[in-house]
Amino acid sequence: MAHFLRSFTSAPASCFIFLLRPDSIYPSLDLKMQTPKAPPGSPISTLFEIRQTPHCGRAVFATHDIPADTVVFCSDDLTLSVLLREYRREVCAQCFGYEHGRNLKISDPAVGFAFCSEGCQNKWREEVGEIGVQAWTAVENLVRKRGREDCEMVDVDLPRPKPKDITKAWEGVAAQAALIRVARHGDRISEEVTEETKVERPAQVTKQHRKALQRALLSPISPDVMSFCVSGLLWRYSKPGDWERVLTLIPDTTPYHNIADLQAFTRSYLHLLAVLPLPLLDFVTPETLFILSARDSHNSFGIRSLEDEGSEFFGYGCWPAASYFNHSCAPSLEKIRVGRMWEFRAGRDIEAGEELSITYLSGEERRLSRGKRMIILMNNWGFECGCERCEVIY
Ligand SMILES: C[S@@+](CC[C@H](N)C(=O)[O-])C[C@H]1O[C@@H](n2cnc3c(N)ncnc32)[C@H](O)[C@@H]1O
Repeated sequence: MAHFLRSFTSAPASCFIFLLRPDSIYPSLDLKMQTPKAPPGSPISTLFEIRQTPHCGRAVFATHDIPADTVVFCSDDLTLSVLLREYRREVCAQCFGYEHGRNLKISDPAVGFAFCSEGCQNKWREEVGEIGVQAWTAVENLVRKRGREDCEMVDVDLPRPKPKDITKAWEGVAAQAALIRVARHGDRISEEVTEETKVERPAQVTKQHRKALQRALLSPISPDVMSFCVSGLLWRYSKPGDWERVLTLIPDTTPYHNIADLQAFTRSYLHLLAVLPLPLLDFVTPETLFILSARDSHNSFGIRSLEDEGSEFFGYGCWPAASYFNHSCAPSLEKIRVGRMWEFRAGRDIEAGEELSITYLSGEERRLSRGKRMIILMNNWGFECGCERCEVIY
């Protein structure tokens, strides 16, 4: 077990945080005070720790020698996920099981998902709760009414909206959103006022409010964007104490791919205000939806098929604890999806002090030249790769 002994001295000089040895020149200092508090939701293990780096934000470093094939961490903290509509019949909404493109045994048309077993269906219903089932049913009803013709194709060559464009777009729907809220909440207040309760006067729901709601329902829908939002909103609603886990993730201040993508979000905001169950409406705000996009952008993992180097892209999801591993074009860890969980395994022997890294590239992309990998990482993740393989140019 000697190789598992902690070796502070082998930590790279690039680290911002200098760990003190108990026998250092500061023996009287409380060591606990030197250890930064782990960010909420970050991965915790005796095998590694998280430290700040000069160029790649926070990163995970081995605190012991780790033999090849060791399971270093498992992340089962899925917060929000999107199962693309085209895969909804073939991929289990609970465990992401896939049977080579065959339709799954159990389909739940009310909520628009399919499951590989009754166990998965029950677990899914239990996890989303009653409000979750109502929310997915409301979205599914809207999508079914509108058909598929509104699912727009996005021109990938359009420029990325800047922060001022983003603010303007959200401000542009604020007035309509306020009218829709009155239309929805007004109904609720009217229902609550009875002879016995005599709470408040019902809000004045006028034709203008109802028209704003109808107009929202008639605008083009983006089912996958709505699913993204619903999944994040439900998570926020059902686990309010865990919101910090998302907030501590590295944000992208320009998370929308192009103006069409941004508009799909602002329209989906209005759609959701118009159809989601009332208990969720307080969470349906531009702030929450923007935070979800900003954190998703640089932190989500693709949910892919487990065969053929993941050639089928089912959707994506955000597992906060898994988001602390940086990318390397020669990673020290392998990440393997096991159902709804990610397993991180040492891909080779790792020495104490080495960074624990994964690859953000798909199978084929890993074999590309340095220049092509750099372009993909910049376009998809917004960073210039500073990994060792790129430094030595191969
Ligand atoms: C999933 S997060 C990884 C954790 C992140 N470093 C943090 O502080 O939360 C992805 C972000 O980390 C940074 N990053 C990850 N790998 C990198 C690399 N090889 N070179 C430069 N930056 C990297 C980029 O800012 C990227 O958008």
